[in-house]
This record gives sequence, C-alpha cells and structure tokens, in this order.
Amino acid sequence: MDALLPRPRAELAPGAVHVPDWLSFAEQRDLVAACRGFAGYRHTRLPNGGVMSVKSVCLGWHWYPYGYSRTTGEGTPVLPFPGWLGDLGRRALADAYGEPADGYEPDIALVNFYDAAAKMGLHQDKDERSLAPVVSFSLGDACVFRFGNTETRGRPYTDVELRSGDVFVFGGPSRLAYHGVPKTLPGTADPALGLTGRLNITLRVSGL
Ligand SMILES: O=C(O)CCC(=O)C(=O)O
Ligand SMILES: [Fe+2]
Repeated sequence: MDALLPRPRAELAPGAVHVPDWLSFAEQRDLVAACRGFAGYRHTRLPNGGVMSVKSVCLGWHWYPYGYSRTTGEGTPVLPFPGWLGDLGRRALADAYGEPADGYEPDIALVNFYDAAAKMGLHQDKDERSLAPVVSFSLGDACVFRFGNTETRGRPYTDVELRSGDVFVFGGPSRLAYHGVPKTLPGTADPALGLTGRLNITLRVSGL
C-alpha cells in the first residue's frame, strides 16, 4: 500500500516546499470541523462571466476577483481570522522552511471546497500587497496540484499529489508562481474524516 509509505519533504522550486502528512489526524478532524462552522461558502463569479467550480469562504479579508474587501459580496462583514489559524500557519511555515517563522502574521484565509468535479485553473496569487509566503493546508480527497513558473501558465510545471494533512508553502522566488488544481481524486479521503470532497485552506498576508 503506497499510502503507508512515508513521502519525503520536497522543494519543487526555491521557496516552494511540500511537507506531506504535516497535520495529525486529530488536527485534520479539528480543521474540517472548523471549516464546517464557517458560514457563507459561495461560487465566486469572475469578471469574464465564468463561475468558479469551488465553493469558497474567506476569513479576515474577502477575496473578490481581483482584490480584497472588508465586506463579503453580500455586504456582510467578513468572518474574523482566528488567532489559532495564524499559530498553525507559523508552525507549518517554520517546519517547511526549517527556520523560525515568528514574524509571519497571516491575516487572510481562503477556504475552498472541491466536490468531485471541482478544479482550479492555473493562476497567480497576486492580489495581496505583501509577498510573504502562502501556506496551504489540504484536507479530505487528494488532488493533483500543478505548480508552475512565475512567467507563464504553461510549462515548465510539476504535478504533485496533495493529500489530506499535507502542507504546501510557496514564498520567496516562487511566491508568484502559477499554480492550480487540474483535478481531485474523488473517494480517496479517509472515511473517518467525515468529509466527502476536498478542502483547501490558504493563509496569506494582505499587506493592507
Ligand atoms: O486548492 C488548492 O490546493 C489551491 C488553492 C489556490 O490556489 C487558491 O485558493 O488560490
Ligand atoms: Fe492560488
């Protein structure tokens, strides 16, 4: 069973680090429960007329294509960014980079829910004014995560499988790399997690 083999930490590009199995199962369960408690998951409408297939909710600042606001699309206040999530982000960043991350103060979380059909096209996370690293947590179904280059949506890119409990950090020279989720792998989540589909949480620093 390859699911039981340890997967090594991998630096895909300078500043882009995959830390497999970083969250304990209990932490994964707690995060899933926290995500269940966030109200307001919506499909985001894009200016080009498209609608994103993921359902998202934001903490701290509301992301809209292409900027951040203090109110949601419905005009209601944005859910607060919880202190414990910042602590988790600092721990994850310190482990990914192997150096203290005490100064890392994320104030945005984007929580994305992927059903079996959802995906995310290649994009840059560039609506933040800060170039501090993005810290990503994956829960539930595994996915193919495509991590590319800072110049184009095309090659070269690397596909990595992100599984429940994995952390992925991109900062430094990789902070503005194109990335996306071509597909999830439905049915791969541990049933004991109680999540059908995939959740991804990205922490960011707004610089706002
Ligand atoms: O779901 C993922 O792993 C990536 C999500 C992402 O790129 C984003 O929310 O900007
Ligand atoms: Fe992104």
